[in-house]
Amino acid sequence: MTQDQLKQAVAQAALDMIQARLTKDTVLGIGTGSTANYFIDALAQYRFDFDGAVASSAATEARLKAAGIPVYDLNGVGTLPIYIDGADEANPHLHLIKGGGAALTREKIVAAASEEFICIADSSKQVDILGHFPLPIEVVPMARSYVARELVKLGADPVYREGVVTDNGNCILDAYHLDVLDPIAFEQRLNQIVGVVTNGLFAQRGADVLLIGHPDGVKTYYPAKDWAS
Ligand SMILES: O=C[C@H](O)[C@H](O)[C@H](O)COP(=O)(O)O
Repeated sequence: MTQDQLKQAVAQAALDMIQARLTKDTVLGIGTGSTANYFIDALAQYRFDFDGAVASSAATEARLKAAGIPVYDLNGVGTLPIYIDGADEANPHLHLIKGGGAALTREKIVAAASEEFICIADSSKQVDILGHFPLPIEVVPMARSYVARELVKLGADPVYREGVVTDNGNCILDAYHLDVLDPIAFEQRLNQIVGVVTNGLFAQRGADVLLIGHPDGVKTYYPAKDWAS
């Protein structure tokens, strides 16, 4: 199977997992990226079975609307029952790296406002230690150089993502060459750097369920010490 076929399979598995929970009042949180896009495509056929969705990016909002799914402002709805999104890396504790598509800030907000975070990804995203994928950090533009110097002090090798402006008008630094041994502590440490808007570690609020598309089928994981448990 190709990586796209794995993403499509895991998106369908997520839909199968939540379909029975959809009611006319349900507002879902929907993430950003190619895997989330497959989920939106699959969800479209059930658009009359739930109320609508909160989008984690302008791109997702446009895709939801094109699929005929009403999009709500997060400020106008209460706690969301379910958030569904992809990831760039996941460890066995279901701590994640996200933000490869620069949507990390709104994703983290919608995840925080949701009761359950179902993460969907293909098997290339499974790692034991986070950090092989460069960690995205959204930064207020005037703080870019300062934040980069602070990241170097923490052992990272930051690279400015040229030409990218987030939905919030900020820029992205990608922190290379990290072994994130304590994701919760490192997420907190990065948040203390003045000028950092959001970092792409989703550890304090990681996923509750991880669906992984493997060539031999979709596997379901809950937070654990290692992939075997
Ligand atoms: O900013 C983008 C998001 O965090 C995505 O969820 C992440 O990059 C995974 O994207 P994809 O499903 O395209 O691999």
